[in-house]
Amino acid sequence: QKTANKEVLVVYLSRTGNTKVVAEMIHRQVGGAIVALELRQPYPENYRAIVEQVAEENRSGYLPPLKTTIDSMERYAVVFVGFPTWGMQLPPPIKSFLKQYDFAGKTIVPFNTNAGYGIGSSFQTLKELCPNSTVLEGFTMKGGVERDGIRLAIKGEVAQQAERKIKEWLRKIKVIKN
Ligand SMILES: Cc1cc2nc3c(=O)[nH]c(=O)nc-3n(C[C@H](O)[C@H](O)[C@H](O)COP(=O)(O)O)c2cc1C
Repeated sequence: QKTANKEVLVVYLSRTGNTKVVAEMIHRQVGGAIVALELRQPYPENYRAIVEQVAEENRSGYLPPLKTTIDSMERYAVVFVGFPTWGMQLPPPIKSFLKQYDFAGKTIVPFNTNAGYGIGSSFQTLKELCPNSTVLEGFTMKGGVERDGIRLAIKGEVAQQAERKIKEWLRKIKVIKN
């Protein structure tokens, strides 16, 4: 956890590293603290098994308990929240996170990677879970396609392009100046 911009927190969920790469790029630009969300009970390694489990959690509304805790959330004014699209929805652990803390009065900035099908309902659900926050325009890009064996896709040339797009977006939402 760095200290350059003490008011900013970058929180992310990542299984195959794509959202993690984006989180680290954002963090390099904005400073502050960066935290990976981990579950008390990790998801299965097997792709089909996790897809099935997440579908069931989405059906039942189950909120998986987090192992990660954020100490003194009060100190953060801006919270970047990153996640992959799972089943065209906001991943259950992100719902756990958003329900666990009070984000009233804070600025929330979503970011996402997906297999090419987009954000689904994830940004909308995030907004609904933070009714008393200012939610800024989010960032999304294509990441891996684990179904086809493509895990980390944001590397090399793709990563360089991602970094440019991220800077552009951060300038647009006025989080960075140049
Ligand atoms: C359980 C599960 C469900 C997924 N569902 C979708 C989906 O509905 N739409 C989509 O575009 N990608 C889907 N994906 C692919 C991920 O969103 C994509 O690979 C993303 O870049 C992974 O991010 P990560 O490397 O940070 O884990 C799914 C992946 C998993 C593991």
